[in-house]
Amino acid sequence: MKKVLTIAGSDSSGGAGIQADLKAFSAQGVFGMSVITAVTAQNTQGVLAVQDIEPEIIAKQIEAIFEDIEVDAVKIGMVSRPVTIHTIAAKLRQYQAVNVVLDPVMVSKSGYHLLQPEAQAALVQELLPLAALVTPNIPEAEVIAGMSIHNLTDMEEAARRIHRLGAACVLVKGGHLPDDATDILYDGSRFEYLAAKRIATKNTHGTGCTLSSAIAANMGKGCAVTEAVKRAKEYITIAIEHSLAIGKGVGPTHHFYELYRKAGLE
Ligand SMILES: Nc1ncnc2c1ncn2[C@@H]1O[C@H](COP(=O)(O)OP(=O)(O)OP(=O)(O)O)[C@@H](O)[C@H]1O
Ligand SMILES: Cc1ncc(CO)c(N)n1
Repeated sequence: MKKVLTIAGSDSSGGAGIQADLKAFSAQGVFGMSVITAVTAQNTQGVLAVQDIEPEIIAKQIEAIFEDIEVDAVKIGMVSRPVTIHTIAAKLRQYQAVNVVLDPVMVSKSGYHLLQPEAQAALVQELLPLAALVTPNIPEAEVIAGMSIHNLTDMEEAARRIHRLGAACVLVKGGHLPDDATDILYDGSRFEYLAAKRIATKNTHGTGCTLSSAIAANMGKGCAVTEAVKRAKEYITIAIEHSLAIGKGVGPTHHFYELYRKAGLE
């Protein structure tokens, strides 16, 4: 069985972060492992509080895994602050981690800063160059590329700029635009459009976490980036179609192995 690691924050409500990542890994049939960077007190309505984990413990979690187990892919999510980023980057370089998928989580759907604004530069300088793929949503792509994005042409330009900053491949996600949910993948030479009809639901908590984890799982299973992204896009679309009206706010996506199997994506 392939072994895939998530380095991310805990979401107490189970819809995003580490919890979503591990559920997506299981649905993809890979063995999930986790390094927790921060504990959030969070539900479908918002983030109440965050406790960052000390860098020594983050480093030890990474060491514990890599000294013992072969890691087939790594997904990085919430990284909170500069010291967390330095620690993760140093350890991933030390262990020469492969198939690194970076979800540059910045602000939660409810508006909470999961990445301190002063950590944006460190994320770009230290984590982007380690990434086989980076998966910004529109607001994240705007920050990293330093431009505003209103349409698909802007998304392509942002992807070009983010590639120039050091990420091998870039997936700019269109979930935040009003039209169809079209994501654009750029590998430094060509663009691939991944289109899906927009599903009319408010329950999209953790969509970005789920997508990046599904991509990492498929890369861990040996898929090239384009194939991994295509499979993960089908998975997230099914997971949103079957999303759950749990809680009073933005409910989570549904990770159900049966759905995945029925769709022939096993
Ligand atoms: N209503 C929707 N219908 C279909 N697909 C959607 C919808 N909303 C988002 N998506 C898709 O879900 C994936 C995640 O995109 P999105 O832009 O929502 O990520 P995100 O903002 O990083 O998510 P989050 O911060 O909640 O984890 C993308 O493939 C996007 O196209
Ligand atoms: C812990 C955590 N990571 C990522 C996100 C982004 O969806 C979130 N809401 N919470």
